Amino acid sequence: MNLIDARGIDFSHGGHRVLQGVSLSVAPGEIVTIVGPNGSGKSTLLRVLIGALKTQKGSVTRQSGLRIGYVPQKLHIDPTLPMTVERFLNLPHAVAPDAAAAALRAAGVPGVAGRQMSQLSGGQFQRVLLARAILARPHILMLDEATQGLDQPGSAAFYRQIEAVRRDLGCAVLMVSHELHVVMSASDRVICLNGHVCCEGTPEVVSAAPAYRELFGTGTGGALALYRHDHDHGHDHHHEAAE
Ligand SMILES: Nc1ncnc2c1ncn2[C@@H]1O[C@H](COP(=O)(O)OP(=O)(O)OP(=O)(O)O)[C@@H](O)[C@H]1O
Repeated sequence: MNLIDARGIDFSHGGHRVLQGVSLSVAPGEIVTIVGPNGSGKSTLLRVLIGALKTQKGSVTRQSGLRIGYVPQKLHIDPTLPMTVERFLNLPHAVAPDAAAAALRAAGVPGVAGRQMSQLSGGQFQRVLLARAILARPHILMLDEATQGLDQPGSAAFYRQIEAVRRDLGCAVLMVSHELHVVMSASDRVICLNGHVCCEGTPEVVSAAPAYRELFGTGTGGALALYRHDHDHGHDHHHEAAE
């Protein structure tokens, strides 16, 4: 039984079609990564899956009682507003101090509870967001570009933390990332999105798939090619990794 099943999702922002015929599912405990160029609909898809956006066509089925821990792409907190980490973790619901401390430990930032949010490093801030997601005791963690702004060692460390959290909680992980070389190896399954699902499968299968190579190139150059991508991928044909 899958935690989430999405079938044939279409979504437009205004008149602009962002997702077309997207299907994906996540099973308990697996790590699934969505990769795709800027503007390919990754954040939109996550927001459809959590129910923040309503799909215009297709269906999203969540296992009944499913708890989702969501780590957003960015969260702006007014730096002039004093707010300790502990206070932040108590929004919007109060949590027991030991639950907050346990979540911070699991997220790899024990001992920051008394610090000001505005004084955390980028990596610590993301881990506090992760701690907040952990407090939901999620069946699935969803992370949207959670390592944006972190340097490469910082993001590699963050992904190792995610794997540790997955082991501890036994939850599934669905994440969006640009860092193909880092996330590919950590994922059970990779979905390459460009408005539609271009290809999907194990990291080995996807990185060898023609549609993936067309989008990202190969090797380390591939990660860079991501930022320069300007190929308007056709939506009237699907490349399947299995072909
Ligand atoms: N609230 C919105 N209103 C109008 N258009 C939007 C909105 N949010 C996103 N879009 C547009 O939808 C498209 C997909 O955006 P989305 O953020 O889902 O892509 P993404 O793959 O997550 O991109 P990135 O890698 O740059 O974060 C983009 O063209 C974007 O401009």
